[in-house]
Amino acid sequence: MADKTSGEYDYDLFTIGAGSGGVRASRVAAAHGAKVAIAEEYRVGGTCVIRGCVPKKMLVYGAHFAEDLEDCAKFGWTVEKPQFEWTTLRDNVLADVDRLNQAYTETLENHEVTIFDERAELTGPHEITLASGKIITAKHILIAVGARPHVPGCDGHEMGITSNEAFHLDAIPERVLIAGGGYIANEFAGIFNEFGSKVTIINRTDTLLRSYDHALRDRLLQISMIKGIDFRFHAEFRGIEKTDSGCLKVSMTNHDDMEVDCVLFATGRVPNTEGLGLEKVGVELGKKGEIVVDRFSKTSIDHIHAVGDCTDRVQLTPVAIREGQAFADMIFGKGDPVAVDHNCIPSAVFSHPPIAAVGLTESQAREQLGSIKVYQSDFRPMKNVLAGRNERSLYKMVCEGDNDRIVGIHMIGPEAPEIMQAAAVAVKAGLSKADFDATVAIHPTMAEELVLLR
Ligand SMILES: Cc1cc2nc3c(=O)[nH]c(=O)nc-3n(C[C@H](O)[C@H](O)[C@H](O)COP(=O)(O)OP(=O)(O)OC[C@H]3O[C@@H](n4cnc5c(N)ncnc54)[C@H](O)[C@@H]3O)c2cc1C
Ligand SMILES: NC(=O)c1ccc[n+]([C@@H]2O[C@H](COP(=O)([O-])OP(=O)(O)OC[C@H]3O[C@@H](n4cnc5c(N)ncnc54)[C@H](O)[C@@H]3O)[C@@H](O)[C@H]2O)c1
Repeated sequence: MADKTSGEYDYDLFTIGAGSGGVRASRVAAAHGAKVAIAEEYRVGGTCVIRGCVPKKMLVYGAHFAEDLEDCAKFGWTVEKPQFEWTTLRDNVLADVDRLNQAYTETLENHEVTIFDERAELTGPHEITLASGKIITAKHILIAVGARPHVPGCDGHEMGITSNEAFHLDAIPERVLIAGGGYIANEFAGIFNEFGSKVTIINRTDTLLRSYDHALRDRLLQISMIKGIDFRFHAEFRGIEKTDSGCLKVSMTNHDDMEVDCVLFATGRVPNTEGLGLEKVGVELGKKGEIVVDRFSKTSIDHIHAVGDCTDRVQLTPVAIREGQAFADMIFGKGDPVAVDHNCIPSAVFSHPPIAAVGLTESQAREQLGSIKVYQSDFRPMKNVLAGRNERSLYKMVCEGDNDRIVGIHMIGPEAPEIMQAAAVAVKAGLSKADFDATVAIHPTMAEELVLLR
């Protein structure tokens, strides 16, 4: 379908939300010849670019210098009194976010996508009303509104911050309490800890990063504790109070109260679907407010689709982008509809050190396949040996028992996400342990452990 709308509607496609999924879908639909408009209530680029993956990764890089500066002496370098200035890093990161925001805006403009810098809501099956009161009609509507941090409703919760605010802090807090045991909690724990904060993670269960293999989770916990991060498990938030000295006193179940300077909630993200008019036009929502879609991202209404975090399938940028691309190709391009394959999606946690994984964990494989074989390498990277850093990496390969087909790879150690991206291709392609064994190692690397597993 390449015809611009005939006049029955203002646009062929109206996208609500200019984040990872919405921008890709809108740009591709426009490239296919559709007349497209997009509304964004905050900043074009969405979570990933403005206050997620990208600025977070820059902080991770900035944080890691703390260890490199510690280790460099063993490599012959003398650095007199290294000083860290948070505001320099913060402002440089935010300046790069501005650059990317501009680049994303230009990409849309270059594809003649009309941008409305305001909130949009559905007011009819084909009708969108903007915050300014302007009414727009569209043949197809794409909901790509993402998710927002979930904050537990305890007393004083408004005194805490979320990842949204973490990028804008005036200063690095001396003592930080992070609630949650998932991606954001572990990534920001690493960041703050490397910048010198005293970090405590409190989690309502005793499991961190529950979707990852237990061996990696245990290793991250052990290394994090050695680095000085404290953990309190089975701790549910009761409340936050401000003390006379201006600190935050946090109370929780099963543990003593704690005084800190900052509380960061990293307790999951909820779909941004309230007040969007979805129920009024008959779009079905799930229990968490997520938009229910089929495998082609179609909602319960034929001409309304939804992609990305607001569907609560897999909350990752590359997934939102794929879903946006598949939608645009299906509705406005040529050829058969393509459903995004949500199996075997590689992922990473940018903790210190990072974790990366693809496929089934050992326990999932055992449960689903019965007979499995597990190969493991537990080693100290060469750089850590010379630096005198007692931090070991762990690589694990999980294979189907009878044919050695690899069903999962799990890694914790320096550069694990970089190595995993290539290894994930092999797992997705259904290769076996024998294929890895047949591949000659690149020596000396950490990645060579993957082809030398016993
Ligand atoms: C701190 C943090 C770190 C992350 N790190 C990673 C990572 O390393 N790797 C990774 O793959 N993923 C990461 N993620 C997840 C990733 O950011 C999301 O999965 C991804 O951005 C989802 O894209 P999306 O298009 O669904 O939504 P978003 O990118 O959130 O875009 C939705 C947009 O819609 C706008 N919007 C909402 N409602 C309306 C409305 N009514 N009208 C107009 N506009 C509206 C919002 O302002 C937002 O800009 C991270 C997330 C966070 C919070
Ligand atoms: N590296 C990455 O790819 C990356 C980084 C950050 C975020 N993300 C995405 O963003 C999503 C959100 O990140 P997140 O860390 O907030 O979520 P998460 O789902 O990873 O972890 C949420 C944590 O909060 C806890 N929790 C939930 N509700 C709670 C409550 N009421 N009280 C106390 N604890 C509670 C959970 O037990 C869990 O430990 C992730 O699921 C991920 O998809 C990805």
